[in-house]
Amino acid sequence: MKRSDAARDVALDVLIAVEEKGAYSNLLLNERLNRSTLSPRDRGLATELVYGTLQRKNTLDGILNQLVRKGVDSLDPWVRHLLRLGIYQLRFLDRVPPRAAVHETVEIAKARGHRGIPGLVNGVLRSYLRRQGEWELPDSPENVTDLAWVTSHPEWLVRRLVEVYGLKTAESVLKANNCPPRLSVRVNPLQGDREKVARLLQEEDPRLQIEVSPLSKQGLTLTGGNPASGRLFREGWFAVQDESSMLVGELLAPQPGERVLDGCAAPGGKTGHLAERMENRGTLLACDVHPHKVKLIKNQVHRLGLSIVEVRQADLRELPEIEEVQFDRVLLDAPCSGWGVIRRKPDIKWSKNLQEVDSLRQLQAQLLEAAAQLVAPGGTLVYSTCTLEPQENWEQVTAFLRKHPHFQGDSTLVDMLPAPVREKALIGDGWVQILPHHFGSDGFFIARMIRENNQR
Ligand SMILES: C[S@@+](CC[C@H](N)C(=O)[O-])C[C@H]1O[C@@H](n2cnc3c(N)ncnc32)[C@H](O)[C@@H]1O
Repeated sequence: MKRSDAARDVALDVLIAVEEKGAYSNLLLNERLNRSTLSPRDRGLATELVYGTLQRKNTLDGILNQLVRKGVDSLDPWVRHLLRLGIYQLRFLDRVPPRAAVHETVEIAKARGHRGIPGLVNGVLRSYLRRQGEWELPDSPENVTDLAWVTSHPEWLVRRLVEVYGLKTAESVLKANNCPPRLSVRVNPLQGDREKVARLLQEEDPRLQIEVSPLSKQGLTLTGGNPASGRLFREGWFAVQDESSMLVGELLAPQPGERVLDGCAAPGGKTGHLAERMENRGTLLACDVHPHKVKLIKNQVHRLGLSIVEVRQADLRELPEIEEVQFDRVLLDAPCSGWGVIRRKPDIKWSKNLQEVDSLRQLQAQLLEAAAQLVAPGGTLVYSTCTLEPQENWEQVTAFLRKHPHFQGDSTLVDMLPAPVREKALIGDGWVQILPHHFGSDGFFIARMIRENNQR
């Protein structure tokens, strides 16, 4: 096997591109894996190394700063990433024997660096093995700094989560962020019911363990394989979607024959769900502002065999000027800070900051304003985000409702939620906040609002 095809080399290339060039870990890793000749086992290792090293960066750098004389920032970027990768395997990966982890890491250093580098890498990793007892992590961190160190998150994010949710809940959220994401799929009911699709998936890959989702009637969770490259996927029997994200479509509850708008639709995960719930009858306009993303929505609806979707490149804020007829239901799945999906995209926690929330909040308010104008009297507006930040979530919705008295938060939302969500999630007047540790799914905020029937 070529060196550049080995699992650790793929992982190192992705880590360098994420940190040094701002690449998205999930997109780049997929692309590299698709081009590689790695076995399924090595693909799994490369994936675990990328996500694990990104997730644990704080902890790894804390250790490396005590092992590298001038500190980790003094190193060439690729050497820094290689050492993080090495320490990650030694500290967090039971399935890689320490000798193999050191040997493989030094081999990469030999292949890529001048003579001093393999010696440095070897020395640092061996000295970690001798001193590893020095970095025991406290079981129950009592303050923000310890919590940031133990769970490897930036302190600003830990401080904010503790402020909003309290120390214990924040700890659960942060620990859940370090767990590998679970794969879940949404069954396409136009093709077959959940039992039938589960059976077909099992036939296609007997290694899969399949369970029904507690969050959605259309959801299945899968372990032990990835069917997204198989025949059933290509033929549109299901879509890959997180379980709490499926709740968004369930709470909008579009009906066959209605006129529905998905205002921020790309890549189209929820668009497909809405059209399926409408039994492919009625009209569904799916917009996104970015031209390159519009194609993703088209691909999705085409693969799922959905014909009622009009896909359009448009800025939602300009749509009220253009659309003459209002919609029965409008979904605004807004751009957000993404703190609920750190499990899937660990680079979020290192590349974003709290200032960004302010500009997102303003954009979301403008999008809500436009979405509201497009809702017909008596119609339904659902606002959702995949973040945990109140300014983007319930505070955003509260401010909107205060400004728009002809909209009401829908308190019947609670009756629409599955029992496990009612028991565990945070529920307000017409909204629900799911945290990542509640179900091991993405963190999601969903608010449902109704426009009064007889007014302007
Ligand atoms: C959270 S994502 C939507 C995810 C999508 N609903 C799904 O389930 O696959 C937010 C989307 O909003 C789009 N967006 C941002 N600003 C917009 C605007 N002014 N008008 C329309 N779409 C916008 C982004 O391009 C992004 O694709």
